[in-house]
Amino acid sequence: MSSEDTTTTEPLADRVEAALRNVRDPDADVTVFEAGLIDDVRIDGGDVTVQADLSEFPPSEGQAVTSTMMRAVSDVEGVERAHVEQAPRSVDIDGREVGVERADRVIAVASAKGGVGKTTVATTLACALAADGDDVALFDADIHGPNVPELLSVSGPVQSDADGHPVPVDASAVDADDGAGDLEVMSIGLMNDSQPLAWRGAMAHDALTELFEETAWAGPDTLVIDLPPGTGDVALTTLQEVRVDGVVFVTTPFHAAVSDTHRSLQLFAENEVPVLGVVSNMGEFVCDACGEHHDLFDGDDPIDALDAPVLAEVPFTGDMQSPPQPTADGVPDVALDLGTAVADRIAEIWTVEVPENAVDLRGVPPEQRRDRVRDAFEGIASGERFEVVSDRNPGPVREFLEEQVDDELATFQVKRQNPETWRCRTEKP
Ligand SMILES: Nc1ncnc2c1ncn2[C@@H]1O[C@H](COP(=O)(O)OP(=O)(O)OP(=O)(O)O)[C@@H](O)[C@H]1O
Repeated sequence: MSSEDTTTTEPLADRVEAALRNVRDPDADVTVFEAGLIDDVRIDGGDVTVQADLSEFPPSEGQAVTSTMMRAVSDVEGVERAHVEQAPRSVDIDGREVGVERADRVIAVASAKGGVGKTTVATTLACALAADGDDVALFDADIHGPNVPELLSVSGPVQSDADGHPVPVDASAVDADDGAGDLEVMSIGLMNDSQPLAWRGAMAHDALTELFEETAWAGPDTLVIDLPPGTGDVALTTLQEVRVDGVVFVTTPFHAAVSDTHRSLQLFAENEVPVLGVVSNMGEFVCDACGEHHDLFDGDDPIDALDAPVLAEVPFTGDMQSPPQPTADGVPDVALDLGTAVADRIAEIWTVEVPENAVDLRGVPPEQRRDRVRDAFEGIASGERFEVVSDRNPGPVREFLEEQVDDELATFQVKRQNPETWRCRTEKP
């Protein structure tokens, strides 16, 4: 039996190779083999995977070569499924920094429901931020459906550094514009070629925690995490393990999706993750022929009712279905605008401007806080505004001030600007 298997496999391998020898490199008039583009051809029954290095081509040309190879291999008798993968690039594995906290800022991309375009948005956002000059790490935490490698056309195997830490795969553009940053990707999907993993509870928790702690990054400015849909184990584990600076929510402007989004937003806010805003995806379709915008959902836009800024309204467009690249022309303009909106929101939430005359209690030892507040309050006239910026909830300040004036404060507003900063404002009676 085994000799029969071998004879069946060998001719198929030969036939696949012969088919690929008919595909030519569009830049040099030689076959893809002679051009050195084919790294490996793997055959598993009727499944054929071609590993090719097309990274030197602009995206559209690389896509065209991929399609030609797919067609050539699919037409071979005996081939049931053909795949073309980007061959892994060699990455510098020395001098890396281990753990997600090495990133200067961490942005999670979440959705309440599956299929609303969360991974598409996370991937194009990562590319847009890199195109704008950030060194970006993209972490695919969607362990039940890790689609990021496929969307970026990158593949494993994941290498290890000298200490055995997994090293992400390089997805930087070879023809990056001046000033574009790098893009690295880590995903369970790079480690396991099999179909989506049916992991549950503890296993998902352990695998993800290990990857968060152990991955050796090249020192990214921004880490983008693609969460699985919903608020299950993986989302909660991520919030426990990672200091997330802000979450971007993706939803379609459909009533049911938006009301689920409302509940998920509350969960993030309760877990002290600042909500950067919402991406409204696939709400309209722009007709290629007439250029007109057509709404895909009837009635009022339910996203208006969410208490969160709308960061971008992304139409249903073929541009969002092409593999993005971390270059200015590698992502649609709407994604570049989203990158800017996200960066602006992070700055707004995390940059604390202390108003003139406000009392800044951040970092002040507890025993000195009351004196600071009392001195500043005594120093202002009746009717003047009094403000405090603090690294603790300044609720008790109200009682303290009311004791000072032996009167009730008509207004006392507290706002939590970010997980580390509260502001309160009142008027001296
Ligand atoms: N703005 C868009 N225009 C056109 N197609 C889109 C757009 N956004 C997403 N899509 C397509 O919708 C499908 C689902 O997108 P995606 O995989 O990003 O969703 P998801 O929310 O991450 O799903 P899940 O979490 O369930 O895997 C994909 O085929 C993607 O190409």
